[in-house]
Amino acid sequence: MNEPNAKIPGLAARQSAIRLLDAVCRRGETLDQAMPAATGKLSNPSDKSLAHNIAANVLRWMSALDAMIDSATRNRLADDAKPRMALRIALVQVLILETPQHAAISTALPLVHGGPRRLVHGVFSTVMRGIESGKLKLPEYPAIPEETENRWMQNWGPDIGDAASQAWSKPALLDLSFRDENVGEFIQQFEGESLAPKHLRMLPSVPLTQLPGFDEGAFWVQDLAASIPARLLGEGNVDGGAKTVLDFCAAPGGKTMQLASNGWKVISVDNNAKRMERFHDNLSRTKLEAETVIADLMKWKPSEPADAVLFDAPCSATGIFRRHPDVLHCIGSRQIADRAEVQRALLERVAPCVKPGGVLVYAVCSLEPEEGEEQIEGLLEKRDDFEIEKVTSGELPDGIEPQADGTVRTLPNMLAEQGYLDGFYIARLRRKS
Ligand SMILES: C[S@@+](CC[C@H](N)C(=O)[O-])C[C@H]1O[C@@H](n2cnc3c(N)ncnc32)[C@H](O)[C@@H]1O
Repeated sequence: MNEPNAKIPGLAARQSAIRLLDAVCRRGETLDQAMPAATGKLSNPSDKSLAHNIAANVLRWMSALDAMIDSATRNRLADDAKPRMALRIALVQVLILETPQHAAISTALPLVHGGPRRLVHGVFSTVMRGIESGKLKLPEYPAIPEETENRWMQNWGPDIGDAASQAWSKPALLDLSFRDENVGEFIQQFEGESLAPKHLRMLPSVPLTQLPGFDEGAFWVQDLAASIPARLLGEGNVDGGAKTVLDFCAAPGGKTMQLASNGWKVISVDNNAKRMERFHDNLSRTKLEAETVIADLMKWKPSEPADAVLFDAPCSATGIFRRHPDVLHCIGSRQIADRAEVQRALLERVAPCVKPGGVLVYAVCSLEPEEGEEQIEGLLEKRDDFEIEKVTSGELPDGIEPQADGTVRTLPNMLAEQGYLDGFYIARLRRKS
């Protein structure tokens, strides 16, 4: 049976957007987790990307949109009420995505039924009048949700809130990691900037797959901060032979590809079969080699300790909030404590996989010290056979300095002029011989 509204152009994408928001705000799922179920009925990829774009921008601009909605209602709508969701979706399209008003409201009204439809129409019109008269205005930058902003300011200082808001207001630039050293020809072609060896940062202009060199596997997408952990292991080739590295929590393979292209013999382990499919696609496109294992690191161990281990631990992912605005709506202190517990347990299993004299690089894309600094402090308290091997400035991309203890912490206020970077904590440890 046809749905009564099935013929309204663009409605299906908005229905998917409201499902995505429901999954994030009510069920605590990430946008990526929610995409298959929420957009499964959309056959057109551009509708899927519109649904994602609407939901991501609602999550980014939520507090400003809500302030406008609240200014136009006598009785405050519940945070997860459908009329509020429909209004957020309509308003973000007009204010951020430059959708014409009539298209935004005609596709928002069918998202609610009965009396609330009149309410949505009334609030939308009042807000639009407020904007036209200059009484209502979107702030210059989206606000970081209060709980997160307070936590970050406590941990990283008072300036971090504003810097994070500014970083959040613009789509992240595209960072590419290259298989080979000769990035020069691409810098000109892509009008990009290189901030480290084998790196290029550019404004995304065409779909990634249409960039020259993509089919040949010359590069892959990887935030500059995410490329630091593998950089700290250097070259894998010594005296004509390749050293072995265990890449733990490896899918979809960004760090494995760096390591393999730097001459390491890589054994990559991850427990997510779906992400490992993407990993295998990446390897075959870039023609790089690695041995892959689908296994849970709480159970699996290698036949012998390796020269190096790169452990990119599963984490809250609050450091990648620019491209994943959902994380700031689903991660709070309880989730951070849960992730920290998992990291502690995994680190205990990972450490013995480094051979004496070998190196362990620990990384998390998190802005929470419980998942970064405190994990390494905890490991060093438990194991006196490991010590920090200090990172030097020369090993890091331009504009990033190591911390006093020789570990690396990237923050949302770094590289502002060049377009910012993700929040990571990275430590390099050596196991004593
Ligand atoms: C931060 S992501 C890895 C990104 C990857 N290193 C890269 O550079 O492309 C964390 C990964 O940890 C994996 N993971 C989580 N728990 C795991 C476990 N117990 N055993 C193995 N892998 C696990 C997840 O499937 C996920 O792919």
